[in-house]
Amino acid sequence: MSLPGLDLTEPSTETYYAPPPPTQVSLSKGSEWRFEVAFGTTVRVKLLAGTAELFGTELAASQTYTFSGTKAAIYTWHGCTLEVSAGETIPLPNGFGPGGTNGATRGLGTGGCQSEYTAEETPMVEYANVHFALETVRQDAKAAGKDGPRVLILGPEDAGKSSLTKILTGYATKAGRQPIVVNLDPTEGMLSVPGTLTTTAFRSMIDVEEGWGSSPMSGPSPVPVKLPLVYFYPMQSPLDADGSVFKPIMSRLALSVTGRMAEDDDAREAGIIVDTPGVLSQGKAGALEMIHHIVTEFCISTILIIGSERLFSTMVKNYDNKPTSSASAAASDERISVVKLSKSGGCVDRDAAFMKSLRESQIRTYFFGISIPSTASSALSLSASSSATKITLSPHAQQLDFDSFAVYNYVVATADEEEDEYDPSQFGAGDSLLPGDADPTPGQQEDGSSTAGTGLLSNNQLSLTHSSEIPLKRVTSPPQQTLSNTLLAITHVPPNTSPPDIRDASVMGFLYVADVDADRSKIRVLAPIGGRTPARALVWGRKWPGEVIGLVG
Ligand SMILES: Nc1ncnc2c1ncn2[C@@H]1O[C@H](COP(=O)(O)OP(=O)(O)OP(=O)(O)O)[C@@H](O)[C@H]1O
Repeated sequence: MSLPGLDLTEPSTETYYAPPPPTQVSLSKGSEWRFEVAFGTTVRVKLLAGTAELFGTELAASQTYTFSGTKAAIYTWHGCTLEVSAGETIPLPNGFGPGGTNGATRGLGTGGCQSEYTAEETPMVEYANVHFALETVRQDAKAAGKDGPRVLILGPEDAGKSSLTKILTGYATKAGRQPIVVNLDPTEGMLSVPGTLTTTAFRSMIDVEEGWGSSPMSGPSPVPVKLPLVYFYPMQSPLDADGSVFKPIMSRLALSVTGRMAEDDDAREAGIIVDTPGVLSQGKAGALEMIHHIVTEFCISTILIIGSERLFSTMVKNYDNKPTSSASAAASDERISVVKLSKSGGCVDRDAAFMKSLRESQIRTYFFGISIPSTASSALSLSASSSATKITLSPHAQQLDFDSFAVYNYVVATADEEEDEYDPSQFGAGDSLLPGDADPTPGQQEDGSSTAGTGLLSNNQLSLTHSSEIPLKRVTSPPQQTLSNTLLAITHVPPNTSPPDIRDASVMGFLYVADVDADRSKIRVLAPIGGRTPARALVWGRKWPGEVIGLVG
């Protein structure tokens, strides 16, 4: 607003902040610059001289990378100079920052980082040696026509498992390999939203700014798009429901991965890298059994343990030098090796608020694209005219008739809940869990056809569990309070499929429920693409990833 007579302009809050001039950070060889940037603020980093990498992916010279909501490290093998400057704050929908914060706090470090420092001591040489050892196995696999290394990464929360997965993947792709990366951590999505178990063959570089990169999109993208295979697991921990939901989904994923390896020589030689959630490594009941299930299903040949002596000793006792479960193990005498690795001093504990912001940011990115103006993106995007590009997506809002969809919900008690709707007696034979009917006769589909003899349970080794034991319940009317602001996964199976098949189905995409009109049985949803929502079984992410507020106004 202009003040009459004085020709002065009332300063806005943003103009109070005068960004400091860019600062240069010089790194000697073998050191790294660790930095933390809050959500809602951005920091720009440019490589001026030398070579540098972020979790195994090399930075391009003179390219400006923009980071937000990031805790990471830029490492140099030979020495480098970085230029660090403050970027703009990111306006977020409804004025709310992720995690419900109102506005962002700029840190006092260089470029507005919340924390930043240079570290001389890093475990990067150890990690690189692991990569070279895996490369040797890959070369042998190629020469002998065998499977490449199947690596399982274990360790407590925030020990650096995902960072090591990125480093090993980055180095493998740089060496021209195409490793299959598997994310078994539902708390953080890989190329998808949280609450998913995903796998993809990494043929090209990882996105430096976005971590694993965002979900596949049809618009211009700075790095080649990766198409993951996604399964929905709407619970926080693999141990929820005593692992009875996680295990079959993970087995299904493992089957897809081994199928891909059987068909694709490049993937077979490069092998698999499996990232796991920290909860499996913290001595909880059922965790060792779950680890055993993973080791067996993925025919793991190398177990890497970060930051836990206790787990290392247990794993050595259980697996070291034991034959792998691969079909060819007996012939080739392939044995499992268990290796202990140092935890990086840079690993930061991410508190619940940060993790919530991270989840919300992943979901927001899925529907709305990347809101951070990125010069790295613009250099490669089609719209070369602008100096900074946002990859903006426009989700389609639609009103759906709830009754014409089959929405399913997992009703299980999670570790941190005392009581829930879960009542095992509910899942006895003859109750209402069969899809498509509130009170069907056991073995009868809604259309009257019998499930007996369809081979669903007998032919499919992954559907051994009787459908009545699966805590998957059809939601018959839209719950006004709890359905709003949550995700629905669109599976690949028709609405009236049996519960085991719905559980084991991969996911084609997600809907965000913006509004619920329980009286009229209508819901308003956001969909990533336009057109009619396909008639498929939908699975509700009620507990996980749970409620995401402020995605739409
Ligand atoms: N060397 C480092 N310097 C700075 N930050 C780091 C470093 N290594 C890891 N981090 C950060 O520490 C945090 C935890 O690391 P990471 O996600 O790899 O751990 P994790 O074991 O996979 O955790 P979780 O079990 O919760 O998934 C991340 O934000 C990561 O970016």
